[in-house]
Amino acid sequence: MKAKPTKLPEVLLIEPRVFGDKRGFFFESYNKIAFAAATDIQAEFVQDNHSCSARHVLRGLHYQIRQPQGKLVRVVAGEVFDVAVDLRRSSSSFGHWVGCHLSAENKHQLWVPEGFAHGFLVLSEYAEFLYKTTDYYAPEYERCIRWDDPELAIDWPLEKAPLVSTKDQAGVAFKEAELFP
Ligand SMILES: Cc1cn([C@H]2C[C@H](O)[C@@H](COP(=O)(O)OP(=O)(O)O[C@H]3O[C@H](C)C(=O)[C@H](O)[C@H]3O)O2)c(=O)[nH]c1=O
Repeated sequence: MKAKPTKLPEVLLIEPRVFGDKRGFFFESYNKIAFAAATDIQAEFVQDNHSCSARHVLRGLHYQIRQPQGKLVRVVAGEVFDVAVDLRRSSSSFGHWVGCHLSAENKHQLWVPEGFAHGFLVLSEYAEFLYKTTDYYAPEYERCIRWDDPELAIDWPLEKAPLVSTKDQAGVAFKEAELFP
């Protein structure tokens, strides 16, 4: 596997080594030793998540203000535009975002460290989204920043108004959000 920094250097794009043959393909979607060697990150994942969303669904921007979760995310069906936002006030990339196309086709994964908000927009008929997290779900600590916050100005590849949950519609503005040191 190869890991390379995105425009936010701590957010890593991971390209697994894929073995193809006349039957199809095989790849290790996660290997603790290989992940640490390629990323220099000692992550202990405790939870695997799986969501399925239809075209135009946008989930996010989510984070946990306590028990922050590092996330290793990938798509196993369809395609999404996946976004990470730096919420750490002390960071030189504070308030900056990065977006990557993750798809069943490219098999790319994104490492979203603790201290970042995360969200994605579905670009295909539907998308199956799998991810590992470095801490457990803690709804009491979950926070949401509006996907269309004018200060963040995320350039979502929208074809129409996205389908957003009631919870996400109630997301706060970036300037009102609880952030990290
Ligand atoms: C995240 C989560 C949710 N749930 C339950 C809570 C709700 O009853 C139901 C749907 O939850 P929610 O609408 O928050 O799901 P998403 O909008 O996909 O949330 C996720 O979307 C963005 C993209 C993220 O990065 C986060 O991992 C996560 O916030 O699953 C659980 O039981 N465990 C969990 O870890």
